[in-house]
Amino acid sequence: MEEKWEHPQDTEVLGALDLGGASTQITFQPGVPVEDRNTSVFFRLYGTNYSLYSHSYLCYGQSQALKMLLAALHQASSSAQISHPCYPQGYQENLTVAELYDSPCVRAPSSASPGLVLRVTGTGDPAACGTAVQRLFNFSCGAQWPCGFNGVYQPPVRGQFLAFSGFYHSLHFLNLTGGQSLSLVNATIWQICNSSWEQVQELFPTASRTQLRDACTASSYTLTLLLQGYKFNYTTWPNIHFVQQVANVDVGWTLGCMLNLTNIIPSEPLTAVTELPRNIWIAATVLLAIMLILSFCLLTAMCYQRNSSGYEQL
Ligand SMILES: O=c1ccn([C@@H]2O[C@H](COP(=O)(O)OP(=O)(O)O)[C@@H](O)[C@H]2O)c(=O)[nH]1
Repeated sequence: MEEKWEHPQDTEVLGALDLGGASTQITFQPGVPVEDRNTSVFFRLYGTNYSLYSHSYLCYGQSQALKMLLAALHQASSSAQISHPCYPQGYQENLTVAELYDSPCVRAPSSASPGLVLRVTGTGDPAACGTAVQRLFNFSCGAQWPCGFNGVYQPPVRGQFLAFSGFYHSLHFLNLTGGQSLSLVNATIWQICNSSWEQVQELFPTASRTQLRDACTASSYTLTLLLQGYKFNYTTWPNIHFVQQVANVDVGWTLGCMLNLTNIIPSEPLTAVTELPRNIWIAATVLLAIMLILSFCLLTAMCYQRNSSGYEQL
């Protein structure tokens, strides 16, 4: 791809895992025909046809998922005090009902008054955090087997994947984007989720308050989404490559959109539009100028002749 805009023969097609703020996307070349037309994508890119599986889950982006989690905890608490098992123990913050229910991904209970101030307290409980995160998903497939989650058809993941955006940021913060084993990733997330507010501040002295607050929630959510949502396991985990950039270019949906758009520009230069050699161009310009001067002289002479013959008649 770096020099020639074409797909080299016999090269593997990489899958893409994108975790945005509002939605998450999975795209890969499955080993079986895609059974559900809503999730199959056919397209032609630089002379090669691709048949892919792709699905986007709205509201399952990192920011919205964290908001859904907080809303679920609020609704379970039935008071203005919310215990958050994924926030570090001892962390506290206040937010209003209006701030919590400010997006279509979270529906406010009819009884909630927008101005009510909610007090959120972290309890730093990894097991309870894992359970609360899993409750955001419906893992039963129903008729759509095999599935990802929420009953959406998904063939088993296949091949190598690039995981970027929120997937990268949430694990990079914990230094887990360098090909670490799944057991180490699990253990590190458990450790951060078990930490107190003072401990996380000491561990990451330069991190922002929001980064420290969300480190456990974001990484737990990432892991649950990859393992139970997209159905990666101990065998396929090493196939996920967490990246921010490829060849010094940020990877994300904007790059994909740009590649798809440049796809409509022909890769070969048009043969009909050819450049004139410099000397021919100069000769043609001089010839044109001479012809213009001659035409001007001829027209002037004709006008002069017509005027003088008119005077003679008079
Ligand atoms: O330096 C960054 C950039 C993004 N994110 C998080 O990664 C997720 C996806 O961010 P992005 O800007 O890619 O979202 P999109 O524009 O795709 O919705 C969001 O929840 C961000 O909070 C982050 O933690 N660090």
